[in-house]
Amino acid sequence: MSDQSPAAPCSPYDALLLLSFGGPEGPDDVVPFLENVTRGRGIPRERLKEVGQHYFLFDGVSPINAQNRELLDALRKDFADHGLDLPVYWGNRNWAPYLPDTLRRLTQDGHRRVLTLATSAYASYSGCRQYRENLADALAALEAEGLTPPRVDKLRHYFNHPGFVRPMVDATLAALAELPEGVREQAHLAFTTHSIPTAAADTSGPVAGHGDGGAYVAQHLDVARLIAEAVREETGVDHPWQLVYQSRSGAPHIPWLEPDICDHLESAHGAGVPGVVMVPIGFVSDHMEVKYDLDTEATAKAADLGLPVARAATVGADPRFAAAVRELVLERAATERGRSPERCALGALGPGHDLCPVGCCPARAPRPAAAGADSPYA
Ligand SMILES: CC1=C(CCC(=O)O)c2cc3nc(cc4[nH]c(cc5[nH]c(cc1n2)c(C)c5CCC(=O)O)c(CCC(=O)O)c4C)C(CCC(=O)O)=C3C
Ligand SMILES: [Fe+2]
Repeated sequence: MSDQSPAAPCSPYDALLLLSFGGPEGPDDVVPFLENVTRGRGIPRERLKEVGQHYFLFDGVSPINAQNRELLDALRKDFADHGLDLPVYWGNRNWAPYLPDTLRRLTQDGHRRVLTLATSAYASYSGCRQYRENLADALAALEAEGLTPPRVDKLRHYFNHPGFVRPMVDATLAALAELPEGVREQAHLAFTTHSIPTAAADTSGPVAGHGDGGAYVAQHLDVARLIAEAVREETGVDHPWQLVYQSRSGAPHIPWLEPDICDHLESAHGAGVPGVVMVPIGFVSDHMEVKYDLDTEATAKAADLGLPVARAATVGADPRFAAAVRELVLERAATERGRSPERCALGALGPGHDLCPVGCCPARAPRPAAAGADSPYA
């Protein structure tokens, strides 16, 4: 039997699960959503009140769910256009459709091997292991209900896949074009991502071979360099760039990755930089961290300074990203069938692991996590 039979190029997988953060869809959802996000995580009350205000500014609606629905449509269209018969389900960590409900439905629909696409492209506890913990919790809940849960795997980190990087190059070029003509050539690029505690960054991913900041910072630096180089090839201009951070929370005495984008804008302005393009490489869609922290807060800061800024779009539902997901699904499926498919990746780090190694992106208090070498469900 050949496993290249066109009938099942994604075998052994029989479903794809889009796993995301979730967000509120109206004013009454905001507080319960924030309670879900911060359960047992020691976020200061003041910070929660502040974050709640960010959502109320937008009538309590986070853009993230609509963006995930668009991504689902793009994935289903891409799969259909390429004859890939793989149903796509969607579940969230913090809001409906909740992951445990989606996994129950998957199980009841008869699926036995599920591959997960998380809406986070990089290593870190929040972006990877926490999703794996959510999967383990949901699988345990199904077992407690007397169901036999499917085996669940997770796609490798896709930060350096061309289908993720190329759309961000185009978005950076488009944002540069929005800056006034006299400013554009000398503009700096500020690549932004979510700040996390430095202790979490230092232990992110397989730490070996990375400097301070672990895999989390190394992966972002690789993407930033790739985009800056592609922009230079396109425009002939070598825009100075820096990786900066946003959306810090947590107690002030605990060190998080710095500098913050707002502080960076201030020092860039002080140093005579005439304009800045903010490129949120840390995020897959233009959700609230982008709409509030960059488009509202950082943009207001820049206006105060008199510093022209533009913000590049995230990948969102770009068809090239959907195609990249299909390629990653087929790659992983082939690997599971014992093949050695090509593993596409740009940059210096190369393609990441399929199975998170033991202890990867550790939590403060160890908990079961699915889809890793230390998974009780592997
Ligand atoms: C690395 C990372 C990503 C990127 C990877 C990924 O996408 O997964 C991300 C995404 C997101 N973070 C989001 C929202 C929030 N994150 C919070 C809190 C935190 N995030 C953290 C890290 C990350 N977060 C951390 C270390 C904390 C503090 C401790 C904790 O609680 O783990 C809080 C609590 C209040 C606050 O502290 O701000 C909220 C409301 C939304 C939804 C946006 C929307 O609604 O459109 C999204 C996509
Ligand atoms: Fe977050």
